[in-house]
Amino acid sequence: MALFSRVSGSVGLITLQNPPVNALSAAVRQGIVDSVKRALSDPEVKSVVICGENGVFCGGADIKEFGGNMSGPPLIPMIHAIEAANKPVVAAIEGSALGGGLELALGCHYRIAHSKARLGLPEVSLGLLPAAGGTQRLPRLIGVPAALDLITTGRHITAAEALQLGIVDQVTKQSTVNAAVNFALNVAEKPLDARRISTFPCPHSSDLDALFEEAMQKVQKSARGAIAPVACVQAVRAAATQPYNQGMEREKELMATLFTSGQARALQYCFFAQRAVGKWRMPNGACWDTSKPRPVHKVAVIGLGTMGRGILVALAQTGLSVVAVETQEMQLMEAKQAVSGMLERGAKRRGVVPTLHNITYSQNIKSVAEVDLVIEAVFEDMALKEKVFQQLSAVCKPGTFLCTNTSALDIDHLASQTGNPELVVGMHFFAPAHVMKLLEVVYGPRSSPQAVATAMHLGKKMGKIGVAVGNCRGFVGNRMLKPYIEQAFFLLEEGGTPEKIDQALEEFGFPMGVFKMSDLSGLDIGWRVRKGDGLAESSAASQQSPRIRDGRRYSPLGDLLCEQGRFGQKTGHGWYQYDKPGSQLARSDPWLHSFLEGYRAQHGLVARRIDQQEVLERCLYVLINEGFRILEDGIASGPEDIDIIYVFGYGWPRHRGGPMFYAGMVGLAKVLERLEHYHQAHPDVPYLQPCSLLRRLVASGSPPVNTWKEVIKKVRSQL
Ligand SMILES: CC(C)(COP(=O)(O)OP(=O)(O)OC[C@H]1O[C@@H](n2cnc3c(N)ncnc32)[C@H](O)[C@@H]1OP(=O)(O)O)[C@@H](O)C(=O)NCCC(=O)NCCSC(=O)C[C@@H](O)CCCCCCCCCCCCC(=O)O
Repeated sequence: MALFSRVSGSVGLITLQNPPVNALSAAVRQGIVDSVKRALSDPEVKSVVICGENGVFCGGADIKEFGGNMSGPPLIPMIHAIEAANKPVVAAIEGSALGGGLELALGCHYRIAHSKARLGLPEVSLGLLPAAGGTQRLPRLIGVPAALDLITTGRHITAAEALQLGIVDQVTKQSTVNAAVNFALNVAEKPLDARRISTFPCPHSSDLDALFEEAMQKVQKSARGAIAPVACVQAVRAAATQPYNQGMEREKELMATLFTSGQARALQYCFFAQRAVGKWRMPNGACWDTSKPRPVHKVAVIGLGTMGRGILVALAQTGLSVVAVETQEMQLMEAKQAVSGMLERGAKRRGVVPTLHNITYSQNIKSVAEVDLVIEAVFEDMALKEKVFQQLSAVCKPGTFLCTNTSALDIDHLASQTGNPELVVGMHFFAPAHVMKLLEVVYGPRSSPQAVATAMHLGKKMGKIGVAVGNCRGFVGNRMLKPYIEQAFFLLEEGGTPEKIDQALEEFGFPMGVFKMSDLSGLDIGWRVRKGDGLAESSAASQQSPRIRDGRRYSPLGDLLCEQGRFGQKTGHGWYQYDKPGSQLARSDPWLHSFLEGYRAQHGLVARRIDQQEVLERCLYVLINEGFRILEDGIASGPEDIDIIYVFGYGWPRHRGGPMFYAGMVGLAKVLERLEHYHQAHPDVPYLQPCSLLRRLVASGSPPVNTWKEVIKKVRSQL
């Protein structure tokens, strides 16, 4: 809805009312159309102000409407009517003016913004383009290079930057509506011809072709197969080279292609999934709206290796007071220097003062006695973590939450080392912890809902997207990664190369393939885990066939590389070779290829040609299959949790929506059929055996991903 009122005698005030972000739903559009008509026909009204209720101008088109039949007045003629009005219209921008919200403001003759407002055209992140004239008006207003930047990245800008670019006419720290009303009173009789952006010529730079060529190359490189950024460049090109009306036609045509694309559906699914994971629920029914977090003022980080340092930086940046504990003096000094550098560089980038004074460094674990929450980030070794948890339980004040940063270890076992297991949860950060957005908050059977709520709340404060998941080996992300990596190893045995397998995955949209990722994170990590599980035994010591463990197919390839000291980037050799230890540029390694040939010959394996489709089907469907098992086991409460974990923690291309959404796009019946096919060909690989939840979903007609939770509930109630 939109409310019309007359203020200060002659100003018509139109207030958008659609909480929480005043999205332009059909009712809001109808309200604006009616209010504008009323304002223009009322002789007492000399000028108009458009604002939003509750301190938010407008979050853009109502994304929820995109999934159904769109009704109500369309946006474009509505904005044209505002621009064509013969009375000045002023946008009063508070909170956000995003997407269609900014396009509405660009149709107004003047824009006044509050200093804390954020503006932007983020449609590209929803797989769309600004299709209510944004691609045609913005370049006319601020020039092609700046418009290309905003439209292809979708970034939100501050009011100060908007003023500098010329998007807004004035920034105020006072009441924006009052400022806009005063402004409207002053401009009431002024001519409007020079204020209609659609009539502006597009400012021309010297070499347009080179400019667009460069922009296209840039988006194609960073988009990794996403089509919206490319369409954004094409639409802005139309603004720069064609009259406004023809540009609008081009904008419409490009939007029509994007609007119905699978990528737009995937990206919009991600938008809502990202918000859905904040509404967590535990199997016992405890959930986000009934479990309140406890206030946390002081936090401790134990262990200042790579992960501990990243966590410490992320915590210090929230402004919280942090105690950092490292028992080794040398390591403590090094960490202190590294963390200060990270904080100083981060502050410089963000134009703020570094928060160094928030941190107290100590070698003594007793210095955490008064903190509200501890994040333990020592080396990934159960015996060591057990000891630390016993100490923490003894020294911390009653009620302190004890969190462990582990990527796979048993949370419940660690909880059992303490006097209050209900206060223990996992906080699984991803490296580098001050950069990566994902946080798995892992609850054990004894974790209290308040502990989960507090960890989720702290994660949010640290700028993380927290996903609450149950306790199992590898939690969600790493549990699904295991069969994915296993398939990649098997494909190498059967004739694949790291280059070809990585290429298939990178063309799918991952920033790096499985072998480059393994080189980056270090082959020794998996080796240590496999040794701990009794899988990676040296062939001489082993009683069993090197390619079978417990009757299942096993590939010792990773172990054999580690035995040669090839741990990846850090040693200069892994699945690829690097110029020197620590270098990042992966080069094909002839040694590895002849090693693979020798390995196949030794085990009587005949190399065959493996195509891209097989790589994708085997690596991705087996990962998806494990995702279904995780849902069946109740470790994740819905497919959105898994998808957000993969998009934000594992580089799954966002425009493919996450593994579970992707399975729905491919077709669950097809995923099932291909898994059955591969399981028949490899009966000794249990991960390829289709999960019963997948079978049930297919049997119940492959319902859409947003209804799976219901099916899962039914399956559970039948058990
Ligand atoms: C605004 C925010 C920055 C606020 O952040 P904050 O953290 O405060 O809050 P939340 O993010 O948690 O959000 C709270 C709540 O609100 C919901 N929500 C937010 N924004 C929207 C929205 N735009 N629509 C609907 N719902 C929204 C959110 O889901 C939360 O709900 P919950 O239930 O969880 O509480 C932040 O929210 C934000 O960034 N929002 C998104 C901003 C954005 O991306 N805007 C752009 C939207 S797209 C757009 O505007 C398109 C326009 O350019 C033009 C459209 C023209 C349409 C024409 C269609 C033509 C189709 C032609 C095709 C023809 C094909 C054929 O031939 O058939």
